[in-house]
Parts: sequence; structure tokens; C-alpha cells
Amino acid sequence: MDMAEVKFKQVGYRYQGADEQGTQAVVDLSATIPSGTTAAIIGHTGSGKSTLMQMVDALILPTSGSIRVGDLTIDSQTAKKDLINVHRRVGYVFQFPEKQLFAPTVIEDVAFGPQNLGKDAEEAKQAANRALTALNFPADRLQHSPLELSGGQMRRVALAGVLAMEPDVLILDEPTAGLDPAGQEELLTLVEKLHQQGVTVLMITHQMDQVARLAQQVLVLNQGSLVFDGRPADLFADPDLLQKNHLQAPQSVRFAHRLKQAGVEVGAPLSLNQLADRLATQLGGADNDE
Ligand SMILES: Nc1ncnc2c1ncn2[C@@H]1O[C@H](COP(=O)(O)OP(=O)(O)OP(=O)(O)O)[C@@H](O)[C@H]1O
Repeated sequence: MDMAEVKFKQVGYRYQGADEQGTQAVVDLSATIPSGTTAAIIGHTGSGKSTLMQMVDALILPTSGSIRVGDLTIDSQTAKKDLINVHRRVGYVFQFPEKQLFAPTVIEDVAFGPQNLGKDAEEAKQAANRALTALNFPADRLQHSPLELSGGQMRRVALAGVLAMEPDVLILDEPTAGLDPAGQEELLTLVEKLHQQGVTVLMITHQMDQVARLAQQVLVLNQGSLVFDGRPADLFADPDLLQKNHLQAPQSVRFAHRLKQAGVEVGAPLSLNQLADRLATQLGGADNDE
């Protein structure tokens, strides 16, 4: 795993439209995501989240400013031949990625990415096997058609296809959308595992509980501009900022607030697990007092 900081320097993106002006989807955005950070990218619909993330993988090039990914630079002048270097380092998991599964078998589908990046067939298959194993994908289904699998399994195959390319930076666009609770939990646990392995994760999400649980840094976009860059706890402690950006604090934070109003102080938990731990400590403490 190589270190890969992601640094945005006055990044802008304008879509060419039918009218002369086009749409300025990202406006003069500067921020640094340190290597190994899990960062949540949030904001109302149309705020520019996917446009920003597509630039990190050089799927589209900034129309102004630049992005550094490790030692690579992405700007309006980045040459086509250099794009492969970016795609090698950055993995992009689109929304509902299982829609793009196409190969006749699971193993071939997952091996496609690494092979495309220049690995020979055998190496690509090994990388595919490692990724599928890491995702606890059942070994007896490697030769199945991806289309015969359950929704959660298909999602894992699609993810494995990106992980098999061993990216230093992983972009996830609403990774739990449409999954049942067990599938969602599996995915969130995977993100935690990738974080432990040192992968830089950029995750678009509308789920504040996920931000609270997984992210060390959160970027809030509003009409293409960065309006907050900091720790989730600081965002959730700012009701005005939340309201202005059509956001809500996660359940855990709202619940802790209600408890406080009722006279029970549990500090400022970020996740439901933390809240449960602190309540247990408090209740345990109350028992001991008796
Ligand atoms: N291909 C395109 N051509 C023209 N305008 C576009 C294109 N894609 C996005 N836009 C516009 O750019 C702005 C930002 O869109 P973007 O998809 O990046 O937002 P988003 O925050 O990811 O939204 P969502 O949460 O709905 O996915 C919007 O005004 C959108 O209408």
C-alpha cells in the first residue's frame, strides 16, 4: 500500500451546456484528505459530490485548478496516456455497481480490472481471488454467472472487481444503497477494514450514521462550494450549518441531545455503539450507587 494523500487546489468544474454558460458544478474547492483517512463527502442533491469524485479518478478533468493524488497531478492539461496511472491508484465504485457486471463468471468479472491495468491472466486471477476472499465471497460460486447471485453477493463481486486493482484511494458512491440491513452492515465493516489497511477512502453518502461511524473527516458541499471541512463531531454540533445544508445530525447525536434535556448526560457520542457504551456505563454506575 502506497501513501496517497488527496489534495484539491482551487478545483472547479463547468459542464458545457446547451446555453453558453453551462453549469458550474464545482467552485474553487481546496481541501486536503490525508493518506489513510476515511472522508465523507456530503451535501444536498446536485451539490457537486459525484462531479468532484469523478475528477479524483480523472474520469473527467477539472476545468480549473488541480488535484494531487499521491505524486500524480490531475488538471485540465493531463494527457490521455497519464490517465492509466490515475486509474491504477484510484478505484471508483459507482452507485449500484452490480449493474455493470458483464462477464460469464464471477472470477472473470473480478479479474477483468487488474488484467485491463496490465497484469497477465494468471496474476489477475490471483488478485481477483484475494479480493473475493477478503470479501468472504463463497469459493464454490466463483464459476457461477454473476447474474445468478443475490443482490448482496452481486454488490460484493462488483466491489471485488475494484479492490482487485489494489487501489490506494477508494471512492464509494452510496455504497449501501439498496442493500438489506445485513448487507449494509457487511459493507460498513468492510470500509472499516480497508481503513485499517491504510486505504484512503472517499465516500459519498446521505446517511449521517455512516458519517459518524466511519469518517474522520467530512466535506460538505453546497452548490459546488465547500462549506465545511472538518471533524464529523464539529459538524453535528452546529445546528445552523446542518439546517442550511439540508442535513440532520445522526440518530445517536439527536438521542444524546434528548437524554440531556431529560437530565441524563452522556457526552457527545458519535455512533450508536458509543451511545450504548456510555449509557451502559452510566446505568452500571447508578446500580453501584444503590
Ligand atoms: N453530465 C452533465 N451535464 C450537465 N450538467 C450536469 C451533468 N452532471 C451533473 N450536472 C449538474 O452539475 C451539478 C452537480 O451534479 P452532481 O451530480 O455532481 O451532484 P451530486 O451532489 O452528486 O448530486 P446527487 O446527490 O443527486 O447525486 C448539478 O447541477 C447537475 O445538474
